[in-house]
Amino acid sequence: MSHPKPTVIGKISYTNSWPVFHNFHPSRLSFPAEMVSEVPAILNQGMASGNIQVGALSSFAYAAASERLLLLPDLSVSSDGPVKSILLFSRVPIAQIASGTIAVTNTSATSVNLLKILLQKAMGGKPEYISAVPDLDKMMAQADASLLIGDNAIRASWQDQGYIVTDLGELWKEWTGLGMTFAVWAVNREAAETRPKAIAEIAEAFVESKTLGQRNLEPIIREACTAIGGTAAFWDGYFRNLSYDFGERQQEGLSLYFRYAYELGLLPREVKMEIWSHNLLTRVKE
Ligand SMILES: C=C(O[C@@H]1C=C(C(=O)O)C=C[C@H]1O)C(=O)O
Repeated sequence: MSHPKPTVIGKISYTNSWPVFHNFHPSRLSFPAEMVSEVPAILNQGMASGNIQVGALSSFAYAAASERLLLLPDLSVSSDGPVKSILLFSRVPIAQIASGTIAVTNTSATSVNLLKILLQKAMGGKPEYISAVPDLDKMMAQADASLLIGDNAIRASWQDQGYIVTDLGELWKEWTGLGMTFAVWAVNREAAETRPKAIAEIAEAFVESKTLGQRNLEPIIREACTAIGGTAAFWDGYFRNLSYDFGERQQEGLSLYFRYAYELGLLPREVKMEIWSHNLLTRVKE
């Protein structure tokens, strides 16, 4: 008898997604599965190519590959205002970088395009962007400003280097009045068709893990203190500030982001958000 290939599940290695992953154990699923923990850019490639069948990825990358992906319900990494880990470090205020050079972390997709949208649509700026490994000193040596995300941004925000720090979640909220969804959970359409039971079990396990994680943040906070540093109070505030839901509010902010991305030519087509459910597809209303 041939053994079914394990389902490959993508996990964002940054702390921001830990509350959803902490109580998610692939070994407890009733079918073979393996999890890869990577920065978003690597997960984005895996989901687009089909090497990873299900898991978290940049919301922008979902949009770019939405023809082969479906969203999983009730899961995201979102903020309704400041996010505290998507930060632009600059020598002059952001409004003055219109024609400068910005180094952007090569680990992101959503935030890099969010920056482009904010600069171009809200401020009329069109700087030159260079993709770089997330190292603030090296980035600032070759650019006027640098975009970091995740734990790299958090660590850099703890060092006082005299830079102006702009939180892109906060800027998006000020400009649009809406929240922003940075990561979503998605499933490969083919996998959803060929292994529906496995996908249903995974979708359920993620939501259950999220509920447990948010109910008891303590072990997650402790792990973050050990792995990244900082105080328990910081991590408590950080995790509580993020939303892991994907309700109407989150969908509204993300729809606008996708529309702007399309208008600026960052996305090749308009995105119809389709959410997987046990038997039928739910199309997010526009
Ligand atoms: C909140 C964050 O959201 C992240 C930002 C992403 C992106 O910019 O592509 C992708 C996944 C999220 O983990 C963060 O990394 O700080």
